[in-house]
Amino acid sequence: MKILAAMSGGVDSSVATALLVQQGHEVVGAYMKNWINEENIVGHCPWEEDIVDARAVADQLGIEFHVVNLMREYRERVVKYLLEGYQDGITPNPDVMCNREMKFGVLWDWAKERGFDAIATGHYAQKGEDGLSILRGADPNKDQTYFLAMMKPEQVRIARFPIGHLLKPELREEARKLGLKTADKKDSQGICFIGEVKMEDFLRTFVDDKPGPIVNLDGKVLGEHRGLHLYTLGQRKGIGVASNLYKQAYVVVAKRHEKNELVIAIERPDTPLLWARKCTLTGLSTTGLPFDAPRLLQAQPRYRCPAGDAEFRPLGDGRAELVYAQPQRALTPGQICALYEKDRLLGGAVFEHIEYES
Ligand SMILES: Nc1ncnc2c1ncn2[C@@H]1O[C@H](COP(=O)(O)OP(=O)(O)OP(=O)(O)O)[C@@H](O)[C@H]1O
Repeated sequence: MKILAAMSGGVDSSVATALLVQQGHEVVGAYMKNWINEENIVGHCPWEEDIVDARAVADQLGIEFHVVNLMREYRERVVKYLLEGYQDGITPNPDVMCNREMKFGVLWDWAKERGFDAIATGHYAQKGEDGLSILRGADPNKDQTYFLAMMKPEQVRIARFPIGHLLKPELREEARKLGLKTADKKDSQGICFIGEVKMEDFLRTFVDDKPGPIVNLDGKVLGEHRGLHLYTLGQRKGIGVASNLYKQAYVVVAKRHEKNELVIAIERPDTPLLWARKCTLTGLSTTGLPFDAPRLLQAQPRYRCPAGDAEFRPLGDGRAELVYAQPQRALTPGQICALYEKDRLLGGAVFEHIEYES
């Protein structure tokens, strides 16, 4: 089998590539150049280092290596979605879109044209025995299936996740045993492909500040914000308003776009507007067979958050209603809701309207 290994220069994709070579596949490595900090406007971006590391690992493994330039496609498919989302007042998820549009989208097109049968990444995810479904990664701390929720069935079919059965410490151990250059490299953070750039710095470069009042639930002005797009529902750090109550912090509970107001409240188990059980989803996408009948499932509202039991009712046109068994904290319009049946990823959708409890 001829497999293209998507190599980011990190330890996970290094080990993924090494395992494929060990398994006897014909493997070629590729680094996707998606976003270059040409103007040096958004801080340090270690992409050059990443290419050097990815190439070094490919050399160690004795495989061919390519740098594939997909900067134009990245701007068109991911950066545009990201900036439009923020301008429309929702919270987009570029990491999820990267997987569907870039790694398993344009990079796969590139691979297909060159006769590859599959594309592999260093995601902590596993394939089901049928080869047509995605299961959570074996390491519960690292599981990355949330980011794969919007993948299409034909993308799932050609995807390979060679490290999904490993725990992170086992993976590091394997990398050391193989003497890979990236064995002790620290894990990447920040927006997918943009590098070690914080979302806030990125946004401040591309979206103008739009200051407005910070108010409490009674409408009293407590301070000034720099632009609603720079805050997320449920956020506690960096609001800039100190609570003088011991061990009680302010949390963002609403963004009122009409008035450009950021609403904050002291976080308690019953803080109004912070919790919701009912919502609608849009842009429903399934990783396998479409599901168009009401059903019970588990719905994960963000990365590193447990999936909650929910009733799912399709409304047609890619929309659905979701009713959680337990109230969920800070559900956010624009964010991705990953849908599971136990450990099996069914698909994903975008949070649309949320009925916050007052
Ligand atoms: N620029 C890139 N070029 C090629 N593949 C990439 C690139 N960025 C990410 N990937 C692929 O997507 C996977 C998941 O990306 P993510 O950014 O979440 O990295 P990660 O989990 O830190 O993994 P790694 O340690 O391999 O960087 C990577 O393991 C890699 O296979």
